[in-house]
Formats: sequence, structure tokens, C-alpha cells
Amino acid sequence: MSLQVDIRHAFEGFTLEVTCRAGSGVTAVFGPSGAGKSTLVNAIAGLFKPDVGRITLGDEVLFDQAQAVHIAPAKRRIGYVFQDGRLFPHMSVRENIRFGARYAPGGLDQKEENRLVELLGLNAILDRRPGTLSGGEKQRVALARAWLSKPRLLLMDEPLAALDEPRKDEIFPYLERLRDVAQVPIIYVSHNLAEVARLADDLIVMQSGQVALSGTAETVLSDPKALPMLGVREAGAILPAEVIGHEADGLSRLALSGGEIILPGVTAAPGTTIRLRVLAQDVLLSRKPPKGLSSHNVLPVTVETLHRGAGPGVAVRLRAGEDVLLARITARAAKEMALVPGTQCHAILNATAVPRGSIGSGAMPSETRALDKT
Ligand SMILES: Nc1ncnc2c1ncn2[C@@H]1O[C@H](COP(=O)(O)OP(=O)(O)OP(=O)(O)O)[C@@H](O)[C@H]1O
Repeated sequence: MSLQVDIRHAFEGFTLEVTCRAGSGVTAVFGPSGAGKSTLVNAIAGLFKPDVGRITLGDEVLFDQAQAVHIAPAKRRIGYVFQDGRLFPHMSVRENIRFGARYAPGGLDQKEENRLVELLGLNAILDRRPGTLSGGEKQRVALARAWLSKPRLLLMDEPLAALDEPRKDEIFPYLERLRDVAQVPIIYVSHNLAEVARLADDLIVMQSGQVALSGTAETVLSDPKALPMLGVREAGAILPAEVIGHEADGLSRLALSGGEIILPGVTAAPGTTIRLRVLAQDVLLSRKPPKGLSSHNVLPVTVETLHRGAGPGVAVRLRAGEDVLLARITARAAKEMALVPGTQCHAILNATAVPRGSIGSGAMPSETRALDKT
């Protein structure tokens, strides 16, 4: 099932003009406040009717201005999880969840309900009202309600935005599980890159009502052009790593396609493939093999492209085995090192370059999905 969007809408002072596609897996929509992310998902859900364009899901036309087609939201079979959950306050958790099944073909699927209650850890709160739930619990209920409607597409508009960090950590594993069992496309709106790096298979970066970049999350996150859009401190590549083993001193050995690295804070079982996020600002470059460093994490790399920004920085895309890393260095350093496409050098990754929150669970898109126990 694939979603195709080609729409245009002019508000006073703001025009949304988007052409994009989302296939199976999680497509994250990332962009600054006011970029048009919510307007886009509202158009997909049918809550907002664009001036012109067409939206299709699989073979079905959901919206086609030229053909005067605008399928009502309830008939689109799209699950929508909002920032604030939007549960019915007078209903219990179980009633809220079952409300989702009202529009599901074939009605309530009892087996699926039991599976979801288990998957999202809702057993203990089924008889409670939303007013008594924590933010994280409310979002889990909202997820279950959306999912029980047997959607053909799941839209999540910043589902974690209203939660503090501990609640986010609490709900994230559930989101990852849902992603791993869902067979339908998921559109996940966020302006938190750590979330995006952890969850997304594909990524759409929006700016001023338009798609600025799109592609697989790996490609977009390691694209030097993305660096100014994503923010110098937040940009960085994601890459798969297989856990080789855990050492007695708390460090773990990981195999990347370009070599081995050692990191703290990895609890996934040996043999598991996890997703690492390596921030561009935490990658140093050296022409010669570095000696006497405190970091053990040195990978041989080849410079692919250099992208000069408006300031003193240069974003360097590096090939490390089959993977890509992004480094941000100064233009002066790039000149002194005479870096050009094809230059072979060494990338030094500080062990703390991969913070705990950036070690995502779930395999890379191309791999069999496997849950990490982190
Ligand atoms: N009904 C409307 N009338 C006029 N302008 C609107 C309307 N709906 C949205 N806009 C404008 O469209 C732009 C995009 O808004 P939108 O809520 O889609 O952005 P966003 O990327 O989701 O932002 P945020 O991350 O803050 O939620 C904003 O400038 C907003 O003011």
C-alpha cells in the first residue's frame, strides 16, 4: 500500500505545495514550526481540503479536486494519533479503544484487541478514565484506538510532543513494537531528530510549505545539504551495527560495515543489529592513522562530497564500508587537509558520540526487523 500526495493550497501569507510518496514502514515528516507538517497530515486525513491536487492510497483516490472527489475522513480508514491523544473523557480506556473499531471492517476483532492490550501494556488500566492516566498512558491508549480501526494508513502528529523525557522513554518501545508489527504505512510528524533517527525508514524534510529533501532516512540524514536544515548540532548519519559482545568494563563491541567500534550503554544481545546515530559534530578527521588517542573508534573512510555552508563550517559526506557518515569540520581544516572527493582518511568517533538515546532499537530498513532489548 502506498500513499501518493500532490497538493497545493494557498493561505494568506503561506502556501503549501507538496508532492510526496510514502510506502510501507515509517515515513517521518520533519521540519520547523510552521513548515506545514500538520496541514499536510490533515489533508491526508481528510480534515482539510486543499485548493488543488490529488491524494491516493493504493488504488483508491481519497481526494481529487479535478474530479470533485473528497472522501469523508471517517471513510478513509486512516488512523490518526494527535499530540494530545484526544480521548473521550467520559469513557473508560476499554471503551475508548473499542471506539476505534466502530468504523473497522468486520467490527471489533477480539483477538487483535487482546494482542494490542498486551503489546501496548494496557491491561492494568482498562477500566480507568482518561482523566486518571499519565500522558504516556493516554498516548498508548490513543495508539490502540487508532490501530483497532484497522487503518490502511496511520498518521501520528507529534505523538510524543506533550510528554516529558521519562514518559517519552516509556512510550518509545511501544511505538517501535507497533512499527515492527504494522503492515501499513505510518506517517510520523516530528521536529525531534533523535526520534526521527530512531524510528524512521524514510524521511521528508519540509520547509516553508514545500518538501526540501526526501529519501531513505539514512540518505537524507547523511546528506551534507541537510545539515543547515536539520541544525548543526542535530545533524548526523544513522547506520546499522551488529552487537558482537559485551566486555567486563561495561563497554560493548559493535561491528559496522567499515570496522569495529566500542561503545558504552549498549544492552542489546550479541547478534542483534541496532541502529546508531552518529552526530556530524562528533566525527573528527585525520589524514594519517591517529596514534595515542583516548578514543578506540577510528574508521578508515573516503571523502565523497564536501558542502560549504554560509558560515565557517563544511559538511563532509564520508564512505565507511557500505555506510555513510557525516562530519562537520571547519573550512580551514578542510583546506589544510586538502580534502577533495576521493581523499582517503580516518574518522575518529568519540565513544560518547553515540548517546544512549540515539542507540535505537529495531533493525535498519533493509534488514529483517528485530527488536533490541535496550
Ligand atoms: N486555516 C488556516 N488559515 C490560515 N493559515 C493557516 C491555516 N492552517 C494553517 N495555516 C498556516 O499554515 C502554516 C503551516 O502550519 P502547520 O500547522 O501546518 O505547520 P507545522 O509545520 O505543523 O507547525 P508546528 O510544528 O508548529 O505544528 C502556518 O503558517 C499556519 O499559520
